[in-house]
Amino acid sequence: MVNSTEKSKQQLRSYYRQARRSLSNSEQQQAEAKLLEQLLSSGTLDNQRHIAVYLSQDGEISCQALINWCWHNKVHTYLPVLNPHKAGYLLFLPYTKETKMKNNQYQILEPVFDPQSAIDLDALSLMLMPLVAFDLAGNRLGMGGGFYDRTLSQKLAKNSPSTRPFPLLCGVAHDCQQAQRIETQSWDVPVDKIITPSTVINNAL
Ligand SMILES: Nc1nc2c(c(=O)[nH]1)N(C=O)[C@@H](CNc1ccc(C(=O)N[C@@H](CCC(=O)O)C(=O)O)cc1)CN2
Ligand SMILES: Nc1ncnc2c1ncn2[C@@H]1O[C@H](COP(=O)(O)OP(=O)(O)OP(=O)(O)O)[C@@H](O)[C@H]1O
Repeated sequence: MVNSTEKSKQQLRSYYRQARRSLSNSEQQQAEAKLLEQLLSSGTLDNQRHIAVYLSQDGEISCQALINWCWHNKVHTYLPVLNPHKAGYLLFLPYTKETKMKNNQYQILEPVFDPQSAIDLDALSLMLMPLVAFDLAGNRLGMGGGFYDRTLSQKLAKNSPSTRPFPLLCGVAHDCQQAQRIETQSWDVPVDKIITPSTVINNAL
């Protein structure tokens, strides 16, 4: 049975996914460049050595400018990979120019599965998380698979937000993905900040 929160979350998802898909190529390119500027000017990239990014799909704001910056500055980048041995969970695998890639079940490119090269969550210093929608209180809505929530809950949920060490969780989205209010549920892992091309929301957890 779908309760009212689930139903309204589905409606929000469909609305904000459509909104981000409607952006033009030039709006997307400007957003990608401004996202990198915001990450730099907010200090979010200071001293970061191991960053989880994603390859954009479905109108998501692109991390490509950030990825290029990381590679130029010798910062290690990682991509989420659906864990074939643990349904619903992600692993984070290194992403370089040489990484062999394949499409996952959602037609998103990911590194070819190799559990041995997966980085431990604690070793990531920053994780960029693609948002479908967010609100000014710093609540986020994802694609609805619970992949990030489940994966992060393995290590982070037990620690209080103020004591959890790594990674810094940073949701990223287009400005048009800002919603009035996103309801949170018990399993939602809060992000530390949300960055858009024109806003930085620091979550006072
Ligand atoms: N770029 C990117 N990579 C990511 C995520 C993401 O949100 N964005 N993920 C974040 O979790 C994970 C993949 N999760 C996803 C969850 C749902 C759908 C999706 O498109 N669902 C379709 C149904 C597709 C189908 O069942 O075949 C839909 O809801 O319309 C895609 C990715 C890992 N990689
Ligand atoms: N820690 C967890 N353990 C088990 N199930 C979970 C956990 N976290 C989330 N889920 C399940 O995942 C489903 C989707 O959760 P939710 O709607 O919060 O997704 P989301 O936040 O949009 O996705 P994501 O975390 O991938 O960005 C829910 O049905 C929820 O029960």
